[in-house]
Amino acid sequence: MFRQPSTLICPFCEASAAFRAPTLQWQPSRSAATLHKRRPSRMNLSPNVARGPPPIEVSGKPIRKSRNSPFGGMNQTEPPRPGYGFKNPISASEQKRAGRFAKDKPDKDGKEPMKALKMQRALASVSYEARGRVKQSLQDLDSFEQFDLLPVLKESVSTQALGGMMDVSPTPVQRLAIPALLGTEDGKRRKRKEGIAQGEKKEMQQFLLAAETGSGKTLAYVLPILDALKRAEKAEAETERTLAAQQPPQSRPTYNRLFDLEVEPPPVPGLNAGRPRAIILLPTSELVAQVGALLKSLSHTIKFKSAMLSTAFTSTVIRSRLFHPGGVDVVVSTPHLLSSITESDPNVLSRVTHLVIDEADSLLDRSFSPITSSILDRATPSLQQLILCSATIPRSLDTYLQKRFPAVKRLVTPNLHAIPRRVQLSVVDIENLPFQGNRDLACAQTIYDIGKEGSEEVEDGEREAGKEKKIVVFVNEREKASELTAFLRGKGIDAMALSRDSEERGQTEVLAEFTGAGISATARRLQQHRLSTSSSHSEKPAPMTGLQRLLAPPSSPSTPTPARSLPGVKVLVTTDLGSRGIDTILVRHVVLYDVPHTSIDFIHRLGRVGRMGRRGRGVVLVGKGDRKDVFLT
Ligand SMILES: Nc1ncnc2c1ncn2[C@@H]1O[C@H](COP(=O)(O)OP(=O)(O)OP(=O)(O)O)[C@@H](O)[C@H]1O
Repeated sequence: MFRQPSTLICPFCEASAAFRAPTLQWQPSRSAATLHKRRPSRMNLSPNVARGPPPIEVSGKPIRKSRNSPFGGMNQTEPPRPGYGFKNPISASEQKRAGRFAKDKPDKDGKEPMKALKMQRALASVSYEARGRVKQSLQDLDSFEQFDLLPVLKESVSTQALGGMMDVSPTPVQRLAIPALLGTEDGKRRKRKEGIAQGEKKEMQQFLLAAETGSGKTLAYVLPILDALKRAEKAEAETERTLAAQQPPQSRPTYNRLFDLEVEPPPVPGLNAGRPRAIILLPTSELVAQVGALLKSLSHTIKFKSAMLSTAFTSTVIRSRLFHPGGVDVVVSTPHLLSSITESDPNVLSRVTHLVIDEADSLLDRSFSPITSSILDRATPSLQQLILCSATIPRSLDTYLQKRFPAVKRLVTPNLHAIPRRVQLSVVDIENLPFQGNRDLACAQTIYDIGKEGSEEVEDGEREAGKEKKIVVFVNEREKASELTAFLRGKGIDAMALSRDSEERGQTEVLAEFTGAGISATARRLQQHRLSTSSSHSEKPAPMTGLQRLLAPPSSPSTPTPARSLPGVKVLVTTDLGSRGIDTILVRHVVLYDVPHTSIDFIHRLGRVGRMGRRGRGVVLVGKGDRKDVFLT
C-alpha cells in the first residue's frame, strides 16, 4: 500500500533540501527549483536564520562580534582581522592571504574566486573549532541542575512540567535558551541586583528561539521568565523591608499595652490586578489552553498567578481572571483578545517586563502583525525581554527581524527546519487502483491499514491508554474537515473534526484526547458515549469483508450503521488550526489528505508526530494535480 520512494524531492522550495529523515533525503530538482521561483518569496524558509545582527560600529570601527554562541563563527563573509578572537594573533603571511580573499581580488589567472569557495576559506580559518567548543559546552549541559534557576523551579520541571518524568535532561533548545535568557551563558552568575525592584529601566533584550517542532521550546522560555519574576518579587519585598526599616520611629505604631499584637496593614486591594509582569501571545485558543495548563501546573509549586484568556471563555471569566484582586503575574492570550482588552484598559500593559510572541512566524505575518505590533509597542516602555519563538523562520520573518529588531539574539538549533528524526514519510498515489483518484477512499483505506497494523509499539516504558491508535488527518480547507469526518464515520471510523467551524467550547476537549491533557468530565462522557457506539459497531457481525465494503457507497441516513468498523482507532480531522504548536504527544500517525500549500505548513503538520524524539509516521496522499512528479523520481 505505502510506496516508499527511493528519493523524495521537496515539492515546495530549494530551502527544504535541508530536510532529513532516516528514510528519505530531500533533494532539490530542476522542477522544484522552477516551482520555487514561481511561489511568493514570503512562503520560503529562510536559509539565514542564525545570522547575527549587523556589526555595531564605534568611531567607525566594528566592535568584535560575540563568538560565545554555537553559531558565533558561522555566516561570516570576511576573514578575521589580525588578532580577531584568537589567543595567538595570525602571522603576517596569513594576514596577507586573508586580506587578499577579503578584498575579493582575482586569482593569478584573472578569474574571480567562486563565492562558495570564498565562504569556505573564511569559515575554515576560524569557526569550526569555536563551534565545536560551543557544541561541547551544550553537551556538557545535561541536567536542569546546571542552570542558574531558583531551586523550586528546578524541582518543578520534573514534578510539575513533565508529569513526574524521571531522569529528565534539557533539550538542545533549552540548553541554548535557558542560560541566554537568564543572562548566564558565559558561565557566570548574574548580578544579584535586580533592576525591576530598583525601578530601573533596563535595556530591552531581544531573543529569537528557533528550534524544530516538539523540541520543548515552551519550557525553554517559561522557566527563565518565571525565574526572573520570582527574583524580582523577592527583591521588591527586600526593598520594601529596607524602606520600612529606614522610616523614622515615630511613624511606626506605638503600643500602650504590652500584649497588643502588631497587625500587618492589609494589602492595597487590587494593586496589581490586571497588570501582569509577563505576557505570552499565541495564535489560537487551543494553544492558550495548552500553555496555560503548563503554567497552572507550575504555579502550584512556584507560587505565582497566571491567567489564560481566550474566546473559549466568557467575558465574565476573562475579567475575573485578569482583574483578580490578588493580582496576576503571567497572562497567556491571543493577540486579538488582549488587544481589545487593552483598548479599554491600557494599564494592562503598564508593568510588563517579559513578552513572548510564540509561533512568531504566524503572529508577525501580514494578518496578525498589526495587532501583535500594537501590543508590543504599548508594552515596550517597561519591557526587559522580548522573546520570539518559532519552529519555522520564513524569509519574510527573517527580513522583518533584520529591519525591526536588528539586535535580536538568535538562538537556533542545528536541526531547525528538519523533519523530526524518527519520522518515516510515505506517499500514497491516489490515482492508482483501487482509488482511481478518490482521495476520500484513499484516506479511509490508509486509516484502515494503519489500524490493522500490529499494535502500537510502547516506547521508553510509556503505556498508551488502551493502546488506542490516534491518527491526525490534515486537510487544507475547513469545509473539507467536516465533510471528510462524515465520510470516515460512514466507513466505521471513529473520526472527529477540529476546525474553526467546530464548536469553540468543545475544541479543547476533543484535542485533549490526542494530547493526553487532563480530560474534563464532559469529555469523559463524550468519550464513553463514543466508545459505547464503537463497541456496538464492533459487536455487529460484519456482513462483508475486504476492500469491497470500503468501496461500498456510504450508508444512507436511514441505516446509519456502517458496513465496517475500526475499533481502537481514533481520528482527528483538522486544518492548519491543529498543526501549530499542539502537543499531540499520543499521536503516532499523521495523514496529509491534501498536499500542504507551503513547506512551512508541511513542517508543522508533520511536526505533530515524532515529538521529543518519539517514533512517528507521515503519509501524504498525492493525486494528479499534486505535483506527484516532484515526489517520485
Ligand atoms: N527536557 C524535556 N524532556 C522531556 N520532555 C520534554 C522536555 N521539555 C519539554 N518536554 C515535552 O516535550 C513536548 C513538546 O514540548 P513543546 O510543546 O514545548 O514543543 P515545541 O518545541 O514548542 O513544539 P512546536 O514547535 O510544535 O510548538 C511536551 O510534551 C513537553 O512536556
